[in-house]
Amino acid sequence: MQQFAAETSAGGDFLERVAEDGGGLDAAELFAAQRERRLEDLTAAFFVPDKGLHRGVLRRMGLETFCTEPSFSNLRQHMRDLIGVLASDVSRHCIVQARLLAYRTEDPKVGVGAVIWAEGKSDRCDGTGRMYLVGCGYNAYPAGSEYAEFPQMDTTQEDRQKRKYRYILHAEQSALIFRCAEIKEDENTMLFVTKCPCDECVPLIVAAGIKQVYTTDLDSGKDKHDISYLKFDRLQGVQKFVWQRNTQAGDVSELPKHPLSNGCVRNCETTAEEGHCTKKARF
Ligand SMILES: Nc1ccn([C@H]2C[C@H](O)[C@@H](COP(=O)(O)OP(=O)(O)OP(=O)(O)O)O2)c(=O)n1
Repeated sequence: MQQFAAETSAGGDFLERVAEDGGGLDAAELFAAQRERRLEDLTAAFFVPDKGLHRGVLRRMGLETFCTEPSFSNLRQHMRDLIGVLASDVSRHCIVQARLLAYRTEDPKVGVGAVIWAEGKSDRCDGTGRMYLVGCGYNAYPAGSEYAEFPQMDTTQEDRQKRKYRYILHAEQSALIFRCAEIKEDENTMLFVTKCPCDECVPLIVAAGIKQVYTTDLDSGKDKHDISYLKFDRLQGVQKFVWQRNTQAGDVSELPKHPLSNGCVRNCETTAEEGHCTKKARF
């Protein structure tokens, strides 16, 4: 995520204009200097440098479970990553939004967030320049469903009939179905999603007229039977920006086995029973 936030921001044409206006400054150097400055400011504002102090803050917030390892180190790394994303520019809000939306998931195992933005023809007065929000969503059961009304098991658990896959509305589907603005043929409409789009979502994304997709390679190329991720790699006609997690040194391979939907990790196995009882109340 950090990588594609940085790359997209570095490639933004406003930087080139600033560089030109500055009498032919180097856009890459300009970007690096700005990013470094922002990183310092944001780190000073949001990162607790002292670990003991950080643990104390978590305890006061009633979050003792985050104080033990590996949760504590993971939490600090997530915070550093998020600050890194925030320090980049153009796409940072969109990516952070998608990431935050993922925390609202109703899937007990994996949270996915999606947000759609479009680039209009003229500036708007809400501070977002030409960009305007088209829709957003996260993976969840149909709106209005009651606690435990639908199964929540994943592919690692038995009894195919009782698995979650056929009932959950995907983050991208939710963002597209409940969008608050139409997608226009002649505008650049961008989808930001925290997990590789699955084979059911890819045709919907194309049909809706999305022009750019920003995502990760998480599960890309996998066929898990209940859900598969084969089509996105082959997708043509849509610009793809993919954060390649697997090529990042010290990334996924070092994480403990079970990432939770809230961004933390769990080391123990989830039982089928647990999988059925974690539906959150809807507000
Ligand atoms: N682009 C995507 C991809 C997936 N999902 C949602 C639908 C399901 O709620 C969940 C499925 O994720 P996985 O494919 O990672 O399945 P599991 O993690 O549950 O299964 P496994 O144990 O096989 O990894 O993610 C989504 O909203 N948008």
